[in-house]
Amino acid sequence: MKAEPILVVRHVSKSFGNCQVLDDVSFSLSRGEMVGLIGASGSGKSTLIRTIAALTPIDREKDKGAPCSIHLFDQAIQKNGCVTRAAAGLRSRVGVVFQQFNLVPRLSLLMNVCLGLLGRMSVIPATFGYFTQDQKVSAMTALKRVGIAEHALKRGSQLSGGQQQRAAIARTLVQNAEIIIADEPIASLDPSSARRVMDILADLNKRDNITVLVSLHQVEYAMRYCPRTIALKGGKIIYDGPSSALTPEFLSALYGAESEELFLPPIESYAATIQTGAKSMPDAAVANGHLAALDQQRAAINGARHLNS
Ligand SMILES: Nc1ncnc2c1ncn2[C@@H]1O[C@H](COP(=O)(O)OP(=O)(O)OP(=O)(O)O)[C@@H](O)[C@H]1O
Repeated sequence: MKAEPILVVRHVSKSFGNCQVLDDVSFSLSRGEMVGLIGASGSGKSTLIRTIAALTPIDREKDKGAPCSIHLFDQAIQKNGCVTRAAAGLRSRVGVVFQQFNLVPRLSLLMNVCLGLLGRMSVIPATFGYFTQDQKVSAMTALKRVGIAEHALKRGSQLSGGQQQRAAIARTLVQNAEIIIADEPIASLDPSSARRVMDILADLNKRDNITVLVSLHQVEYAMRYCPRTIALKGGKIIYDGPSSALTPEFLSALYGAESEELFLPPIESYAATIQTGAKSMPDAAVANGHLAALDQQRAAINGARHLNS
């Protein structure tokens, strides 16, 4: 039996002025899939995610006969250049996690997670942020699920980047989101926090059957966590299939020189950077990952020396 499509994107294009950012993008996701969205910087990943959440309107159709729309749960959220009336209701079933700015800095973590309930609350309690005991309990349960319940009373501004991302995921849990769309949720995290966030998304996908679409800068994460990957280049889908096919050779054939951006750089380049004292660490998160790998190598060498002595 074919799984139910939960998201259907048809012939979606998006231009900002003369700059076409998405070009006739079509794909669908079935309930329970975990799909990576990859592409070099500027390929249109964030724009695509924003159009799915109806935060950015899509372009009107150019050719008659190729209707452009985005459907969630069998209802249009965008159609032919317009966000539909159903959008507000549909958005409450979609959890969106951004790369940054996920939390209100002055509110406690608990309150930040409770905000996920706003879309399902009546106007007065929602306006004044009155949450019931049951709602706070459900927020605490979500915080436990993502492993940060002990920080519930800290302000959003006091949390680390990884904790903030986990809080954003907890918010999608209290929201009862059926699909999570995450826009580079690990881009500014160190490798262990990045893995933690990806582990949580994978766990929600497997155990709760929540559909996940996650945009990622590094293909390694897509290969490790997402059975299927959609690859964008210049606003077009250039690959949609099993992540296991995304070998360096295949990506190089798809992207040419741009493919280098999608892989973690070799460890040696960081070793050289450290030895020469060069100041340009291209990406702290990536560099930290390689430093951790170097530390592991050193520990292994020291361990071997110890055994041999
Ligand atoms: N509101 C906007 N107005 C004008 N141009 C925009 C706007 N939003 C995005 N763009 C342009 O659209 C292109 C795609 O941007 P987008 O953020 O979708 O790419 P991306 O693949 O997510 O990149 P990155 O990995 O660097 O975040 C870029 O050239 C960007 O400058």
